[in-house]
Amino acid sequence: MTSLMLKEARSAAEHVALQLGQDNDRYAELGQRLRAAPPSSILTVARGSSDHAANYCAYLIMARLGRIVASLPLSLVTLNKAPLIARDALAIAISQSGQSPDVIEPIRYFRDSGATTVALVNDAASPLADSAEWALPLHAGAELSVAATKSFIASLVAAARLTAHWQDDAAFLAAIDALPQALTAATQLDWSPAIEVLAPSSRIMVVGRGISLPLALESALKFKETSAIQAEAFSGAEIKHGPMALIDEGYPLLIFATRGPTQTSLLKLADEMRGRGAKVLLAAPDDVAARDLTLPIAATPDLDPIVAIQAFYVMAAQLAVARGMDPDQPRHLSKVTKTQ
Ligand SMILES: N[C@@H]1[C@@H](O)[C@H](O)[C@@H](COP(=O)(O)O)O[C@@H]1O
Repeated sequence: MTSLMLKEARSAAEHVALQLGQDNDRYAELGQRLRAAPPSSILTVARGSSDHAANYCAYLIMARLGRIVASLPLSLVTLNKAPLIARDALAIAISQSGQSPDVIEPIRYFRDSGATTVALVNDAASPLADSAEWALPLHAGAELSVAATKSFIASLVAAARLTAHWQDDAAFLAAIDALPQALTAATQLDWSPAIEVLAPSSRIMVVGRGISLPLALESALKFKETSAIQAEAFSGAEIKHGPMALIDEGYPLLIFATRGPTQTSLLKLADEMRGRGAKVLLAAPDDVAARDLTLPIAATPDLDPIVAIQAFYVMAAQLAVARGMDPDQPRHLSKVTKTQ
């Protein structure tokens, strides 16, 4: 059976190519405005997979522009009605559907209070797109599987474009333009060793660090949503502050050791965890001999998470089927969830 999830995941490259051909002037204008009048505070507004994309967006902005970004607890606006000072702030919402009230309401609050508001949103006719000053469509096309795949990848790409234009960094923009090819290559990788380990498993820890933490968060959500595996995501540093006590013989651990400053610490962690008896699936680029799964690479390490999640999604869709589940219809879940 070819699930919609698998089909949609595999089509990400073509949608990313579509996105990259559009809205360049708007991204450039937004970047120019942010350079001319830097925001006093920056926050992200999102739920679910889109919140993991927001985590990546925040990391890029902090690492490349040195500006601190916080994830807004949405209830501060929707339930607490806190008197947040929004003047000169930059609020970035990310959403596939653009429908959830707790994503829309904070953007309306921030816009009414004088902030710059941006929505990276797939449904360009959604209430979220209408509410933000800068609605930048993801161009991922209709996504029907409950589990977000191509829209998540398109969100990461939009986040990278926002950052690159804000930095006015031609080299980073050129690296982003090479993503469609790298994504296509990523769909070809063989991650079947992960399916063998995880098909009979009921639990897993997923580990990343720094720019690869959003990958761990997103993968853990997919394990839960589509394969009903109890999955938790941790930073490679955080895991030592308690969660490690859970590790016993054969405990499955997926580690995303993408390139960059955090990679060495994750490779060391993989060794340590093997020593404690864990069943480690080390995902790393092909220059890492100890890897179990090959991570694809992009033109620059900051974009590696985008191609890494592409390889993961293909495996996750197949894993669900191997576990006898339909990844397109996870129990209790809907495509659009409206929370307050
Ligand atoms: N099951 C979906 C998730 O897959 C999605 O990530 C989340 C956020 O949705 P959106 O990106 O449309 O705001 O909503 C639902 O709960």
